[in-house]
Amino acid sequence: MLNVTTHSFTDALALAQALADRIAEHLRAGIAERGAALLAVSGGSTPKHVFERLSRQSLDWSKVQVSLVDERWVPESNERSNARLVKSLLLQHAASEAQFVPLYADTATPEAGLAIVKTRIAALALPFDAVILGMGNDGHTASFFPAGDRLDEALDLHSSVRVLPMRAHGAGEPRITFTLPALLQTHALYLHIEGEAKRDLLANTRLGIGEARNYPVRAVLEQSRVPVSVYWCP
Ligand SMILES: O=C1O[C@H](COP(=O)(O)O)[C@@H](O)[C@H](O)[C@H]1O
Repeated sequence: MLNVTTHSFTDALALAQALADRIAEHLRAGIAERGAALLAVSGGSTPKHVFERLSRQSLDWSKVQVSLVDERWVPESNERSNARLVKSLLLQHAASEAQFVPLYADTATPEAGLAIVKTRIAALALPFDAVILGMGNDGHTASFFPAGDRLDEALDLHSSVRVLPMRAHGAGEPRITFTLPALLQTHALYLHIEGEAKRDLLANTRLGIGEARNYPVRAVLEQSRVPVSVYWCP
């Protein structure tokens, strides 16, 4: 896996500042080259400090679109909403000028809302300037869950589908996710993980220990389209 570079930091704040600085550089480059920039971020608990630091970066946020790599199919009033996290921590301060492109629609299921979300996502001018992935303790990334009902479709590098619903036992609620080939349409790809357990899981995954299908993050590490920068701290 020559495609993977790991950057280790002493603590979460040092990591957050370094990653926020890198992402801001990508966004500024996109704005300088094309007059606009596109960022996809993860939800969950790990990105909080990064969002806080990124929200204060000096750049023309009015030219930036921010979306999520995946979303839990819950409204923003729900504490598990990834959109809620992004709005409360990232789209603040300087970054309050950015345009948010949500993956959730107010329908009972992701299948019912898929057409609405697809229309929104089709309007995005890919490639992304940067994509920040996270990883769960079960080896999922985005909503590529072990035994996810549409995992094979989501990881199919020959597919032109950008978003898919996903259901999995360990997911908590139905999901919607960008597919892997869509997320690999990016100038820069980051995998942000924290803690010994995730570091060890990633190391085992890179060694090929365990069934690939049970550790979907392996599909990100093994692809050769985009180099992966892993940002880690204890
Ligand atoms: O459910 C999700 O989990 C992963 C990992 O979350 P964390 O709480 O372990 O940081 C996250 O990357 C993903 O976006 C989210 O939907």
